[in-house]
Amino acid sequence: MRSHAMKKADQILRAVAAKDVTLTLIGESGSGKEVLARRAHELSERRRGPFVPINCAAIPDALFESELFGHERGAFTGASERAKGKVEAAERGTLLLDEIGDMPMPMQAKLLRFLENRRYMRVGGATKIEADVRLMFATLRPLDQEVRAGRFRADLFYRIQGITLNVPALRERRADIAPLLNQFVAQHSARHGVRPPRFSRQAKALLLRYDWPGNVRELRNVVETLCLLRDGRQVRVADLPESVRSLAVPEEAAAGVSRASTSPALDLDDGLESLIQQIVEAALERDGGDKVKAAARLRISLRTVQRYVAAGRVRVPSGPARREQRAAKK
Ligand SMILES: Nc1ncnc2c1ncn2[C@@H]1O[C@H](COP(=O)(O)OP(=O)(O)OP(=O)(O)O)[C@@H](O)[C@H]1O
Repeated sequence: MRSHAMKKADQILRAVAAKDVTLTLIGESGSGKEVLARRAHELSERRRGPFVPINCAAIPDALFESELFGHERGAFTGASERAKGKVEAAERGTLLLDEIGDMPMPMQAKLLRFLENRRYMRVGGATKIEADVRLMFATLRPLDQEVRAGRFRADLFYRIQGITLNVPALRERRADIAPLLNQFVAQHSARHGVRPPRFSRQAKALLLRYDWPGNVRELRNVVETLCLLRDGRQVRVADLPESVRSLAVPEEAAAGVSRASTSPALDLDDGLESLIQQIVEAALERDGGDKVKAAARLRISLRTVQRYVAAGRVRVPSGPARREQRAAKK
């Protein structure tokens, strides 16, 4: 990561990863807490064991204990087989309790008991099982705040207090947006077998300026959609999600830029070359991919259209190529 904030977070992570201290990661949703927890696991001796994340906000209260500690056959209606819990699944590895602030109070008491002697019983079981597992926690809000609000047990809070790592929101470390954008473009294009899109200057500027309330997850999803929709073509402002575009309007207005007379599909800032590409592409789309017709419509030579297509600067919708072949022979 390029930002100072993430470099600092990484330094702390490297210093503590190998020690068996409890790590708590605080940060907004999608900011990368799980990614960092996994990294800490990979940097520790426990990397040979499993890394098991569990989202406390997604488990119904009644199933929590069984999810964490497992259950014996017949422990409750529907428990037809013995089942392992996440603690057991993470044996010799790391268990990440994500959104720990949402763990129901009665479960917090059971977790505290487990942390005190590292032993647990499966639901419906009679024997204590010893666990060898490193625990990490992730939370959206600082846990001392949750304690003050009466949603989190103070004794559990003091028990799990180890090293706390604040994971900054993406808008607080804008230097990371561009490298993440490039990384996701490469990843998603390869994964979906499409050509990586190029970004118009103005579209890129908006992506760098946007606040990303959904953080890295939102950026990743937006880039994936753009890769699929543009398939090697240029990403213009008009292609960006409404949220990204609308956020930019007040700033542009403040800067004295009037968009009123500008078609949203045109990025004037990108200069003539970009406009020509957009026009050639629009003509090809209108003419069903027929380069001869598109050239005639634009009153430019067929060779010019072909040059743009061959260089991958515009995309041709699948369509007839025969007329073009005939024209080329003349
Ligand atoms: N540094 C990074 N490099 C690449 N991808 C990242 C990075 N940080 C986060 N991501 C991606 O962003 C998405 C969200 O990350 P992650 O699940 O770690 O966030 P989180 O803070 O744990 O979110 P939540 O609180 O909602 O569980 C994931 O798809 C992850 O792969």
